Amino acid sequence: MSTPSGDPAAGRQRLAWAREHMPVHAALRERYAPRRPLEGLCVAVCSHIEAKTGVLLETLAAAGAEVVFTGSEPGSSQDDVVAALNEQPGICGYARRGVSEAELEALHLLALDHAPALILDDAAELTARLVHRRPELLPGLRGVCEQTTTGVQRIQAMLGDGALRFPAYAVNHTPMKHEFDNIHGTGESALTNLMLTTNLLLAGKQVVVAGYGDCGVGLAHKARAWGAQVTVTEVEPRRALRAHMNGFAVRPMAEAAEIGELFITATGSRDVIRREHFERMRDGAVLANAGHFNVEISADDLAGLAVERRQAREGVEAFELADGRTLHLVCEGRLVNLAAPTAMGHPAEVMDQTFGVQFMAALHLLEHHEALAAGVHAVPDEVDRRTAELKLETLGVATDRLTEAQQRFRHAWRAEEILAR
Ligand SMILES: NC(=O)c1ccc[n+]([C@@H]2O[C@H](COP(=O)([O-])OP(=O)(O)OC[C@H]3O[C@@H](n4cnc5c(N)ncnc54)[C@H](O)[C@@H]3O)[C@@H](O)[C@H]2O)c1
Repeated sequence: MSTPSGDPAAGRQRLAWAREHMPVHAALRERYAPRRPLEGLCVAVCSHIEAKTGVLLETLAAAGAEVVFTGSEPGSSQDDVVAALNEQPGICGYARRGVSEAELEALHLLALDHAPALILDDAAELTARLVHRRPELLPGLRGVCEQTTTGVQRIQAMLGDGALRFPAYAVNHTPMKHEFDNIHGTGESALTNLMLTTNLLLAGKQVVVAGYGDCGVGLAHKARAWGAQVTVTEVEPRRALRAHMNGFAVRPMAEAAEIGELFITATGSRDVIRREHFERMRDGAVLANAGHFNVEISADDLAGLAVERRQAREGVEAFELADGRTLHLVCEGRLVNLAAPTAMGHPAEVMDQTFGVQFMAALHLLEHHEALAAGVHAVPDEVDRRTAELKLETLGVATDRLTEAQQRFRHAWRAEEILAR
């Protein structure tokens, strides 16, 4: 199962393009290849194994790590890239596009056979697998860096359950990650892949975005920028208020269901669109998901309502209902920006900084793991800030610096100190 079936030449080409557009990683390789701070350590990366992830693996290998990779989701890895990565010294891994959940678990267990000292994870897939299925490896695990909202929640759930024995950095929560990757990366890539997969027009469409967190913000604002009329659904009052004051219609899904032509879920929850909503939808409605798991749109409920199912086009399944309406589910409700037939995931530039801060957090965690208690920790701000400085440098963007007087002013509180010249 681990044998790659992809074309390594095509994978090498994709890697080269990503590398060209990931200058933070070029700078990191230049800085850390001579020092090799990860020498002798096995680092496992569980993510969507495509070209940008490949560049992170190359940077880790250049810094001396023995890198093992595996996919974090059944439909999101690219076989060509997997094949090209498996040719590289210091990197090996187990991932394939379109595996079943059982096969995904088997691939994860193969990666865990390498007994990683550090896991860089997506949705805590490999971490949960290690804790649950291979607890004998826990003593060798120095820590985990988690890059998604769902994964941080899952690790926090492990902590609540008393199952967490190592420190984990919530890389998702760094500004360098969630303020760019979730908003711009998901916003742009989910919409582009959805429109390519359906070959429909966004301008003028009634679009419903479920969840106004970081991903939902990106999706809602970018859909509006393309001319869509956007309704937001929420369960959290402040997020709902934020959407309202940003000019979106906010409605419960039961009402939005009657209006929407295109639905995109980004909640990290389950059954956000379910039977009672499908029953009210317009004929021809299109349903897609940008959240991590394919449970946000209840495919079971949809299947239960359908009298007939057929492939409408590649990546789109049509469900014909008894009353004659047809609803369309994109990519089985999997992450539309990663599982769609044309999907390439997030743009390279944004992953340059997501994986840049993952890499910097990993170095920091390894250096400080003995001092960190088992638990979920914020990545120190200076790590995030240094990554931002590096990104700005590669963009050729300069900023101002605080003068000495401005620095004193920030720490002053007495009136005479504040007013002193
Ligand atoms: N597609 C991608 O490439 C990509 C990238 C980053 C994150 N993600 C995933 O997207 C999901 C959302 O991430 P985020 O960073 O926006 O999370 P977030 O926690 O910032 O936002 C989620 C929002 O959904 C709302 N919500 C929860 N249940 C809801 C429901 N039933 N109906 C309506 N709203 C509901 C929450 O109140 C919250 O405001 C997660 O699963 C995350 O892992 C995907």
